[in-house]
Amino acid sequence: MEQIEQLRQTLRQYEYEYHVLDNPSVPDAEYDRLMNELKNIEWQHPELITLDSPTQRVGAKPLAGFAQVIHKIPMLSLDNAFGDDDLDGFLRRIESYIHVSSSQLTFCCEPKLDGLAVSILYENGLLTRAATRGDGTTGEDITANIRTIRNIPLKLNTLNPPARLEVRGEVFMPQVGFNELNEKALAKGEKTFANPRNAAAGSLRQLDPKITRQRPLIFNAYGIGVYESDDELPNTQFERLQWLKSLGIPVNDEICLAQGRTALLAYYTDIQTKRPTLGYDIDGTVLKVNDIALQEQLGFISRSPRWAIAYKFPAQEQMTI
Ligand SMILES: Cc1c[n+]2nc(N)[nH]c2nc1OC(C)C
Repeated sequence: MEQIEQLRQTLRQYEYEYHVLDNPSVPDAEYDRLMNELKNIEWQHPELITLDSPTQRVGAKPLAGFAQVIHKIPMLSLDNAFGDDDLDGFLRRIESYIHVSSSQLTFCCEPKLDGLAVSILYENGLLTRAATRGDGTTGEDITANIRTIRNIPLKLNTLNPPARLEVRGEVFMPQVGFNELNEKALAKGEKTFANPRNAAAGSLRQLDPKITRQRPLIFNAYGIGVYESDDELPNTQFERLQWLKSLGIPVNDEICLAQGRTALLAYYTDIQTKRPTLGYDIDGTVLKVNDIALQEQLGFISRSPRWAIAYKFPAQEQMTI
């Protein structure tokens, strides 16, 4: 591998350690030194610049508007449960539909991040396009802004990437970053955001990626949309998320498996207890039938899956700014 690609790979590894593992192996100064070295080489030889170079996170210039993206696979919303009886209704519907007792069913349980759902497309391992959920069928092309989010890899960490992989997940703003953003805005007499979700949405809908780049945004994947490859995907939700992690894509640490009603309720209670200490807003949990074949058998009810439910927390008294 020639020297410039070796330099890029080293920088990708350092970015991954810092932004995804939260565990850098070198001091920031060493990262900065190598990044400046790469920038100098690319400045002298612009013909060597590649789409996936770590220098290419910030878009060139502001957009005039957002292009539209049609989602090949609709990004649907979730049916909500607000109490144990709603959850029981969800479990009973599954039992009657696929004649399996819910006590035998394994669920992949995830925190429901309170941010903005996005779709990120990787073609032959390179990030080529990203879009908002929009109305579920049509979203906005926010590729330039998504590329500025440090924990989103510009290149998948694999020697044989799938031809096409659409990663779906949530972009959110941690509470500390949100408070700092609002303090700075107040000091400059600019408008403040009511909550981290609005701040994340506002930051992603910036026409100038240089502004988005300055915002403390984080991405966590929760699913896969379009997938084209000679290799099969794993056949459970949980294993698919582990596979995404192996590619360098960030996945939330609070995801785990639970079998049967009691374990589901225990997960819900556990996350509700942890909620004040997570450092980011969540508005509940998402409980998904883990086995993909069963998901496909269960399908969707109009706009939301029969196989998944968002079990929400009671509305929290909103902080007043
Ligand atoms: C809309 C949505 C939102 N969330 N959030 C998580 N964690 N998983 C998840 N899955 C979703 O939809 C799939 C069930 C298709």
